[in-house]
Amino acid sequence: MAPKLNKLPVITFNGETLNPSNGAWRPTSDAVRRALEDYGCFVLFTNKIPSVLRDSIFELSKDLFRLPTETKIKNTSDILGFGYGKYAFMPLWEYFGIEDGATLEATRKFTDLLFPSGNNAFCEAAFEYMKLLSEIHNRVLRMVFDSYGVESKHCDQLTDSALYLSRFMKYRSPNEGEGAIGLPAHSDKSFLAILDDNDVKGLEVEMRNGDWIHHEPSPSTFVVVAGEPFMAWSNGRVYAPLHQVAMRMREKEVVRYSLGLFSFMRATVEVPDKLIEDDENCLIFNPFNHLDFLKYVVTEEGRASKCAIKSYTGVTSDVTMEP
Ligand SMILES: O=C(O)CCC(=O)C(=O)O
Ligand SMILES: [Fe+2]
Repeated sequence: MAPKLNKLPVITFNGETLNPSNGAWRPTSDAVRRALEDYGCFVLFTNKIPSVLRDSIFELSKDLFRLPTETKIKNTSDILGFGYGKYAFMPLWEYFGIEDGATLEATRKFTDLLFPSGNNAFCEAAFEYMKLLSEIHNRVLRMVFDSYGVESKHCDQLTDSALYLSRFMKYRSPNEGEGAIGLPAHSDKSFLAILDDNDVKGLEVEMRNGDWIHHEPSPSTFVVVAGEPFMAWSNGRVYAPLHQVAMRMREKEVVRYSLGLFSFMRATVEVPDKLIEDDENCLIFNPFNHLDFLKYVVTEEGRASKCAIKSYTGVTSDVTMEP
């Protein structure tokens, strides 16, 4: 395979770039929009998440994975990927999801379920961290809306309806004879995801030209990834990249922990008029209900589809998203 020389775009969020009335807002918004169109993701560098909080949530979340299996499986959900998961066909990967994980109530309910004798430190750190990620998430969307010239009230409508899933993930290194893939290649079914890891390599992203970028983690950076519903909202402009996690270092002691905040919209997702007003851009995705789309994804047809959102709500099935 060719060497991976390409790098993901890096965008800085700080007090200036995050302030819509600062001159830095507009160029940053355009950079975010372009990164999501060209790569479907970018590396976000920010000081908005205190490193002490980040270190402590990574440390505290290890407690989850040390719990006995009978406790872990208590975290159930009707939605695939939201509860607890460990599968024979993905033996390196394990995860816990918290539905509505950017709220204190849901984080406390999850904590009480898994740590009946209490784990306030986990609960508080998880809530605080995920809440900050949700604020970053909303800023990213606001930037994209702004950059496209779509009124911010439309952004608020969508983000006010967002259901955030927080997910705690662990990848062990492969044993003799096991493959390196921890999480197979997929495009996200969330609208947008913000990912973080314990600075252990593993996330790999496919570019539009088919080359794969191996993301180099570093402290204070996050990876922002667009999902298929975001692509549909943008009428195919935003790219929803295939990505995977591979544990290519075979040292036994290497464990990768990652944290993610994934958004799902309760409000109808529809292409804004602004994005279809010129004749060149006819509507290629019908309005849809994101949570119903998640149900479709696990049907036989949804599983078999190469691009679930296209077969779910594409205006024609022969729509191509290639550049
Ligand atoms: O663990 C990671 O860094 C990526 C996880 C991911 O892609 C997902 O959960 O959809
Ligand atoms: Fe993903």
